Amino acid sequence: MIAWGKGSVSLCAAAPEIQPAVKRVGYVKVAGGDFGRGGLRFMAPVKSMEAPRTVAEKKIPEVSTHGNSTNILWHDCNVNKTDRQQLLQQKGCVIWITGLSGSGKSTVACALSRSLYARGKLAYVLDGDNVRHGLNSDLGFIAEDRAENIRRVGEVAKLFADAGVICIASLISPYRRDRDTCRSLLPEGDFIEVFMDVPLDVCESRDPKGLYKLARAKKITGFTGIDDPYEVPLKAEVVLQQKVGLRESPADLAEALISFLEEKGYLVV
Ligand SMILES: Nc1ncnc2c1ncn2[C@@H]1O[C@H](COP(=O)(O)OS(=O)(=O)O)[C@@H](OP(=O)(O)O)[C@H]1O
Ligand SMILES: Nc1ncnc2c1ncn2[C@@H]1O[C@H](COP(=O)(O)OP(=O)(O)O)[C@@H](O)[C@H]1O
Repeated sequence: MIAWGKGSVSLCAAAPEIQPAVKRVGYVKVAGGDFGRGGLRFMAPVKSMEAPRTVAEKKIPEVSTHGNSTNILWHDCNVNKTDRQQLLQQKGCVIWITGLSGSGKSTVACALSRSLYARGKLAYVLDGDNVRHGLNSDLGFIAEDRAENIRRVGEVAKLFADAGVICIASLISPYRRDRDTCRSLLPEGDFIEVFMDVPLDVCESRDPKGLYKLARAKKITGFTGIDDPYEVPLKAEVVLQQKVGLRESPADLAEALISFLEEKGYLVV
């Protein structure tokens, strides 16, 4: 049995029945108790979001089940998002840049980050290529892996926004459903979808990594835009176009995004 720190570690009622669950899930923390101060209790697993129960005259807060995480209880901190936004003098949000490979996602993400920095605003870029070097290095490019890639980045972006940071996620994110799922994680307005509306032939002519060439030669399969789908956004907050003859510099595109953020009040509290 786990004894974490000092003080009492107690079992709730019906201990024999919950023994297997205890072995499986370890412990849950009951509100009001801190590690080492005797506030840990073992609890029987309950179904998702059951009404609060009373055991031995004590109100037991709601525990819930998310995916394979059972008996989990949200722990609130006494410094919240509003406090952090006040500190940073900005509002946390997610700017989700989607588009084909070579459409300029990373370039505009970095230009925006730089421009915000120059204004004293804190941004952080989550770039598909970069995140795949670490957190998502176990994922490939089949649809399921792309979905998981987007899901993880969406969850991380949500944490950044909660930290008060302007989080810029730049990923191909080819599927509407995956992008919409990320949108649904954020409060209304805080997920800003930016579509890099750049035709395939322009992206292909840029081909900075030589990947289109490899995809055309069938040395890479499942390449977005060649033999894998890209679903154009239907409700993007901002569309950045790069058509032939239209020469908007990355700095111009970043300025368009800055104007959007200013207009929506994200750069003040
Ligand atoms: N099959 C295939 N399809 C598309 N892209 C490929 C593929 N294989 C490797 N790459 C490189 O991976 C980068 C895209 O990663 P993402 O995480 O943004 O992709 S996704 O959102 O999961 O679809 C992408 O980077 P960008 O060019 O910056 O978009 C490519 O360099
Ligand atoms: N606004 C732009 N105008 C002209 N070229 C651009 C622009 N934005 C990016 N590029 C160029 O296009 C290529 C792809 O840009 P990148 O940001 O890597 O795209 P992505 O991240 O979507 O793959 C790079 O060579 C970059 O210098």
